[in-house]
Amino acid sequence: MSTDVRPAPVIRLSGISRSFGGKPPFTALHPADLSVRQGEYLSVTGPSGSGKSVLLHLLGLLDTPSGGRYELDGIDTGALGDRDRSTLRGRRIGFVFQSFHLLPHRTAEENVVLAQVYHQVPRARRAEAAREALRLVGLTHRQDALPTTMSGGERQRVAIARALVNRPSLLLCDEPTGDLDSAGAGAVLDHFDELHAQGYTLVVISHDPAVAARAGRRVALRDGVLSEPTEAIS
Ligand SMILES: Nc1ncnc2c1ncn2[C@@H]1O[C@H](COP(=O)(O)OP(=O)(O)OP(=O)(O)O)[C@@H](O)[C@H]1O
Repeated sequence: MSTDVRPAPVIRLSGISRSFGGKPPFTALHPADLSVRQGEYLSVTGPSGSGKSVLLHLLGLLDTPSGGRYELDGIDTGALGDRDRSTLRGRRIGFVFQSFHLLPHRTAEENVVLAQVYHQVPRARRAEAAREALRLVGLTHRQDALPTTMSGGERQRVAIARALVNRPSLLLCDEPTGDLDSAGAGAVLDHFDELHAQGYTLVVISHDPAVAARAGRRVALRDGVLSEPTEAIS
């Protein structure tokens, strides 16, 4: 009988790697192992060209590895066809990108409603769920506003609400504060703290050590090699 009572891993990478053909071939990610448990807040940092985007694309099921195994919520993603990978991505992963990718002529609420179209949520429930997600990121008072009238920090919080509304297992964030001033970045990072406190699993990829430092657990990439400090940095 297993005695491990910790939450199950949301992400389990075993020897995952990514190489690109060419002359000569190039290994952008050397075989890496990583487990991220439910409720963890992990940052991945590293300088330009270290492999952050390559890892993000693999974690987000936007790319397939050259070797190794990736289990998401215990599902072996390597065994899935394109369609099942897309379904898994849509159901289990919420993405937050550097540039918010909101529809400019739709209100905040409509942007979040539209994210539910492929999730078989009854129409009547979508607006309610959108408002609840916007409440979670402190934007109830801006739910009828157009993104063009919002600050960068507010727009990113709408994007976070959109990523959350389908209750993903994993929130995958790519340089989420890269386009924000320090106040906007601070507000977004405060919301990540809150989501973490509520039990969400967050992976934040950033070249900015100050952003990475907010996470409870940090791993680093350098020249395609993933490593984790053995002692927590205080
Ligand atoms: N499709 C590709 N073909 C060949 N090489 C690639 C490909 N995609 C990425 N690379 C290489 O892999 C390495 C890692 O790239 P990656 O985009 O992951 O870096 P990064 O850490 O995200 O950098 P930045 O912070 O500048 O965005 C780089 O040397 C890049 O040139």
